[in-house]
Amino acid sequence: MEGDFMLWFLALVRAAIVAAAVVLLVFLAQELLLTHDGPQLRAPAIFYAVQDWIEQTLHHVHSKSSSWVDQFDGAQRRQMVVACGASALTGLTLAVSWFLYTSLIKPYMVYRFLKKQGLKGVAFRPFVGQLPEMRAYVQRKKRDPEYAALVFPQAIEAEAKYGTVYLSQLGTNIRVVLTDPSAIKEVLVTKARSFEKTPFARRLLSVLGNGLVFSEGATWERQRKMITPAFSHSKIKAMTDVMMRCADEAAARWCAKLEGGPVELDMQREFAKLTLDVVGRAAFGSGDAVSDKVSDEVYTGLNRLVEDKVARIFSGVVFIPGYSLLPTPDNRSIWRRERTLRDMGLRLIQARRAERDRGAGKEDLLGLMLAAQDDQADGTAGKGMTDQQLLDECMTFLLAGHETTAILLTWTMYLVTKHPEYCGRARDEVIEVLAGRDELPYEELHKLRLLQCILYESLRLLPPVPIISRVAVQDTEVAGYKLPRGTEISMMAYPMQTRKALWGEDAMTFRPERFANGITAASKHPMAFLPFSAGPRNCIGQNFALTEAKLILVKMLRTFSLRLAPGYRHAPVMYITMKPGHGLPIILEKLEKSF
Ligand code: HEM
Repeated sequence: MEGDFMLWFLALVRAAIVAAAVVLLVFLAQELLLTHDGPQLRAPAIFYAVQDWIEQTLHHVHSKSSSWVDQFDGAQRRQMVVACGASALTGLTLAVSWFLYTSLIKPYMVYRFLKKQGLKGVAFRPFVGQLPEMRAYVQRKKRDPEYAALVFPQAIEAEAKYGTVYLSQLGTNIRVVLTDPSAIKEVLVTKARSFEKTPFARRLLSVLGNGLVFSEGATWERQRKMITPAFSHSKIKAMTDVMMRCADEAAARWCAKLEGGPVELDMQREFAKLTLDVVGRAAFGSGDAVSDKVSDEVYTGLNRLVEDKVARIFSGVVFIPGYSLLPTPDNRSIWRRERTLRDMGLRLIQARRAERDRGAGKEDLLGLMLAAQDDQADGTAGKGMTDQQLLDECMTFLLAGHETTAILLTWTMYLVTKHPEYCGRARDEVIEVLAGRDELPYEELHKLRLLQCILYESLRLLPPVPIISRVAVQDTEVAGYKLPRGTEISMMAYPMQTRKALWGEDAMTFRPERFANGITAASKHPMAFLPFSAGPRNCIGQNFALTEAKLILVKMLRTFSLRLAPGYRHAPVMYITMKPGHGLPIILEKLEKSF
């Protein structure tokens, strides 16, 4: 019996070795032949399958017992060791081939294929690409305040050199960079089905799991359809009370600090707390203001998490396949932070589930999602949401919903205090539209035309999400170039939103009036303004964000005089979102007469 087992075992190992070698050779031959004259570069499914297998094995290896080995004698064990050694060698060969393929051969083939079509861009550099330049760029930004004040100087230089569609390489990632509105429209709108979110972005923001930002295909369609009603005009109107209450409470907190005269506050941090409070109460129905402790936890936790992840890009380790699964100190610290944030989401869900069980359900975003889950449990409405999906969506809305809006408010506050004449004019407009009333109804928010233009101009000059990435999931064509499946695309809003050819000679100047006749009339191309992306995967929360920003700014303008503190250092930094590198110190003073 044991002898039979050994024979089978050895035969299996040999067959595996031969099969692996054949698959490897056939696959490489196919790759080399097919990519020679067409965009048929095929994704290396076998390598991804091996990667999945290795990852799963790593996860389960601890639970395996080796006691069954004891039943074999010395000779059999030696044979097994040889067989295992051969398997390990095959495994190692496969792993090395897979590493070389994904990190060197495939990037080079994609690069060569694109370059052959006449696409300009940086020269190919194995493994590192432009990482050394990126590191030098970050160091220079730290040393040189004038350089630090520039937004994406390297992208502006690259555009001047290579045009609005060009090749770039970060680590092992070959990317086609687009700053041309027509090409961007192809990716986001007309050929949206040929593209998905990149695995790179997914890994950077893994705390969001498979929520709406990162889900794909049928799951995304179902989630988007289910969540869209929570962002209708009537639902946002219903949320304005909560938004105003949060703004009032924050203003009262700031007023309490002003008893002894003007006070300098870091408004970047204050806005982050305030927007977290809004999304917590408006979308998730938490009854009370988010406590200082919780908002500090989220603010610091999220910032550190993103900083750690971005640091791994510059160190290059993020490009080592499988690295993120190893229990290194940096990975463990990232896992800990992600767990803390997700635990917070879980607490929120549990509290609301308990409320629902008591029959006190609410009709906000979380209420909608919980109802969908109940439907699933009843089996009455097809597929609903699993616990995991629910948590992923909560993390998505908590984080996507507060961080971006806080940055919009921060940059807008910077711009209006840098251009105080606009601060004064916006205040006059608020006073005029309020006309002595205590509150501005939702229906009249559109009357704040200058404030709306100021918000758009802020999103144009300092977009909170300045880069949108995609990967081609089928062979396709963009801007006349054939893109093989697997090609990554980076769409950069800033160079396009500040290009003279699209926005006129004053493209770099803060001039909100350019939006007086709406977004499309402000530039020469309808896609030249991209702060909320476009097409089916555009930002679902844009009206929520703009309504919230207006209400908060109204409160601030009618209560405080605002000045940029002399210590402010303008240094936009890119940590997935683009925000001030040294906070936003603003001097707040209570207006003699508040309106
Ligand atoms: C000024 C504020 C905001 C900006 C600049 C912004 C920007 C964006 C951008 C550029 C995208 C597209 C990302 C991509 O395609 O890769 C996006 C998607 C998304 N945003 Fe926002 N966002 C803001 C506020 C919000 C708010 C307040 C919420 C929720 C309460 C939200 C939830 C989402 C979600 C769920 C998606 C994914 C939509 C999908 O793929 O179907 N965002 N946002």
